[in-house]
Formats: sequence, C-alpha cells, structure tokens
Amino acid sequence: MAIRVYNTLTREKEEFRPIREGEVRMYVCGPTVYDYTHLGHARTYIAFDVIRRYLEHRGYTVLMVMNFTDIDDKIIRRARETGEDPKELAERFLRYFLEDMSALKVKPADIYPRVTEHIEDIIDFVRKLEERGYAYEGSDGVYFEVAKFRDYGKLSGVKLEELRKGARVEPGEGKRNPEDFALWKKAKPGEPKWESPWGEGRPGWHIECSTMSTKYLGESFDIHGGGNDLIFPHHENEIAQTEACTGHRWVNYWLHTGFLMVNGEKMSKSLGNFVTIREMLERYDPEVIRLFVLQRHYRSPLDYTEEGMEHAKNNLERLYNTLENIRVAMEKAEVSFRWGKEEFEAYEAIRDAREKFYAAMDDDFNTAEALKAVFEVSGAVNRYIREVERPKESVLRKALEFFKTISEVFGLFEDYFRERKAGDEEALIGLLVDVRAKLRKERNFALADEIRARLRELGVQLEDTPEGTVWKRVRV
Ligand SMILES: Nc1ncnc2c1ncn2[C@@H]1O[C@H](COP(=O)(O)OP(=O)(O)OP(=O)(O)O)[C@@H](O)[C@H]1O
Ligand SMILES: [Zn+2]
Repeated sequence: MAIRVYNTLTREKEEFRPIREGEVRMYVCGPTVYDYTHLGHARTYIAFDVIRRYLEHRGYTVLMVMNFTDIDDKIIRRARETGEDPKELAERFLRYFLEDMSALKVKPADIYPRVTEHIEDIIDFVRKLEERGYAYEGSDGVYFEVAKFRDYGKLSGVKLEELRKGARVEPGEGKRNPEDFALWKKAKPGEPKWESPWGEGRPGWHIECSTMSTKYLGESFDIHGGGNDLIFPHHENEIAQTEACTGHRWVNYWLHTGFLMVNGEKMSKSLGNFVTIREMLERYDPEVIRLFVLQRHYRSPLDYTEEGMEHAKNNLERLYNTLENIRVAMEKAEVSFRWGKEEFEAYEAIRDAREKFYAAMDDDFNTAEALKAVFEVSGAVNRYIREVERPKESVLRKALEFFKTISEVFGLFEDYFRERKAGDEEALIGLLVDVRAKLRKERNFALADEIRARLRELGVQLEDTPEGTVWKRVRV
C-alpha cells in the first residue's frame, strides 16, 4: 500500500511519491538557539523523527537536513541580557539542543547547517532575487516585494488585501509596503555583522531556510516540515523567496505539527508556560515522553497534563511487561512444528494487528491508531502465554518481531533489544572461555586451541593473560 500524507499546500491527503524513487529528501526547520529546548519543540521533533524512521523502515533512503538559526533578534536580545557573546550563547544552546534530542532518542539529521556558516550563500541568494526584480534595498535593509510574487498566500491562504488592511510601514522602516519582509538587515551599532553588497549587516530570518535547503537538497525536494506556527509567515515567505528565485515549484509536501498545549495555550518561551526537556528527563524516562507524544496524531493539538504523562508511563510499563513475559516464555518455549487452535488464534491476532499498524502509519503517519495495534499484539501474546502450557517458539517470535518493528519506528525499547542481543552473545562467549580454561587445566590443549581458532574465525579474539583469559571483538 502507498503512504498517504496530508499536504498543507493542497489541504488534502495525497499519495506520497518522492521525486527520486527510493529516496526522500526532507528539511525540517530547526530551532532558534537562545534558550533550552522545551516539550513543545520535542513534540515537533519527535513527530518528524518518527516520520523519518517510518520512511526508512519502508525502505526509503532519507536525506534529512535541519538548520540552526544561530543569529537572530532573539539571540542578540538574550545575549544582551546575559552579557554573553551572541555567538557563544548560540553555540551553548545548540549543544544543549543536540544533547536533548539525543537523550530523547531523536535520530540526528544528516546535515545541520548554521546560518553563520552560510552568509555567502545567503548573499548570493538575495542578489539573485534582486536581479530578478523581487528584492529592493531600503534604508535599513533589503526587502522582498511580496506583491511581485503572484502565488503569495498559496500555503497559508492569507490574502494580500487582508495583510494590508490596517497595516502600515512603521516610521524608520525602509520598506515600500507593509507586507514586505527583510532578506538582509543592515547592522545597528553593537550587533554582529557581515560584509555584503548592501553594507554590513546580517540575514533576515526566512532566507536562511530557502538558501540552506536548496543548497543541500536541491531546487526541488520532497518534504518540508515544522510546527503549525511556521506556516505563516515563515513558510509562506520561504516559498515566495525560493520559487521567485528558481522560477519553479520547490517543495512537494508540506507537513505541519499541531501544538503542544498547556491549559489551552501553546507552550512557548514567550508565554513562559514551558517545561524544559531537561526538567522532564529528571522525572520521566525518555521513552515515556516519546510515547506521550505518539499517543496523538502529529497534526492534532496535544494537551500537556500530569495525567497524560502518567497514562503514557503506565502504557509503557504494560508494553515492557509484555516484552518480559515473552522473554520468560521463550525460555520454556517449544520448538515444534505443530500448531493447534491457540497458536492460530494468537498468530491471526498478531497478523491482523500488524496490518492495522501499517495501515495507520500509511495513513498520514497516524501513530495514535498504530499504537492501538501495538496493544492488540500485546494483549494477544499475553493471552497466548497464559493459556498454553508450553508456548511455541515460532508464535512468540512473531510477536517479538512485531515489537522490533515498533522499536525501530517509534524509537522505543531500543536498549532492550540491543542489551538482549549483546547480553546473549557475551554470555555465550563467556561460557566458551570457561570451557576452554577447564580443557587447558586437563591438558587438552588441542581442543582448547580449536575453540580459540574457531572463535577467531567468528571475530572474537582470546588473549591469555596472567589474570586469566580476556576477549575482544576483531573485524578482520
Ligand atoms: N508548543 C509547541 N508545540 C509544537 N511545536 C512547537 C511548539 N513550540 C515551538 N514548536 C516548534 O518547534 C520548532 C522550533 O521553534 P523555534 O526555535 O522557532 O521556537 P520558538 O518559536 O523560539 O519557541 P517559542 O514558540 O517557545 O517561542 C518550530 O518548528 C516550532 O513550530
Ligand atoms: Zn525555516
């Protein structure tokens, strides 16, 4: 079945067809790094992480780019307040962001371009817009002339006339029309600045995403994402700049996440109603946070409440219990090729739930529905283990394989599967090392040497030291 995605641009669910078969190029707007990451940001980045993981699971190679806005009004303002150098402040919060994402098991983007490292590219982009007649220089900066771009409003639905109603150019602003936005801002005293054809200054906000996304992903690519608040003006302006510059369609699918809400309001730095990821991680396992986010579809608003978090915590515990039940059952499981009624019942329940999982994820990455399927598998395998005296290994394995898929796509139970695999292997190697030591004591050197040689063939090298035998993995 094909994957269908809701495209903000067309306001419809569409069949997903990447430009190049087998590959997805996606760009997600990254953070402005002037403060700690909060749960609202995490909601958006976990959602895109799961979208990316699912596309990879379905066999696509995903090339993912996320920018860092490391120079901006907010950064300059914050740096003034703290007395820090804006560059150092941005660097510090950028590092915290990466740490927080890693703690939340969000896979890193392939490329994280920063504005301050792409000033030349941005200047080139603005110059092209000038050459094409879409940009003009004003007293305090270079502006994009919105009225020149005929398709303006196609993403957000805003109308130029409405934008103009009651709006005016403020005194001191060098733009011609109230809706025009800055591509380049001329430096004010004491602000970070770079040389440009328009004198010293720095880029406007929107231009960075047009410049850096096309630089790394090409003039057209598949997915562009961000939170709902970015649809207007940020993404609308990004489209205007890029399509004015290239003269053709830029992004095929626009995906936007719903807000994380607190008491009916968006969680945000400016409202001061935020909880940082760091605070959350002191209280909850990162997987609880992931599950909390995944319990809602990414486009729906998500209310942050204590009960919601507790609910996620309980659900995660239920799933870990099931995994533990499977592990214990595996130990006494029977390797038999005869199936009875119970086996078929369990198998069919797992098969049906698996189908539901894929149908839900194919339907615009509906993780909320997909999770229901996970609990169905959990229920079915628990029932099976309870009902039969000796579970069949092959049935348990079906459930375990399903949970491995969940692990890969949802970023849950990763340590569980990793530790289990590594743990099993280490125990077996340890066992062989002990047996070999006994053989040597009995002076059966031929067999002891054979164990050593055979392990070496498998990439495990034993070394006899005065403290005993140690082993390490070797590749060749
Ligand atoms: N409450 C929220 N729920 C979902 N996504 C959010 C929320 N707050 C911010 N985001 C998303 O996080 C990403 C990074 O946002 P950015 O760094 O611009 O945050 P910000 O606007 O400075 O933060 P704030 O909104 O708290 O002032 C954007 O895609 C934005 O839409
Ligand atoms: Zn952006």
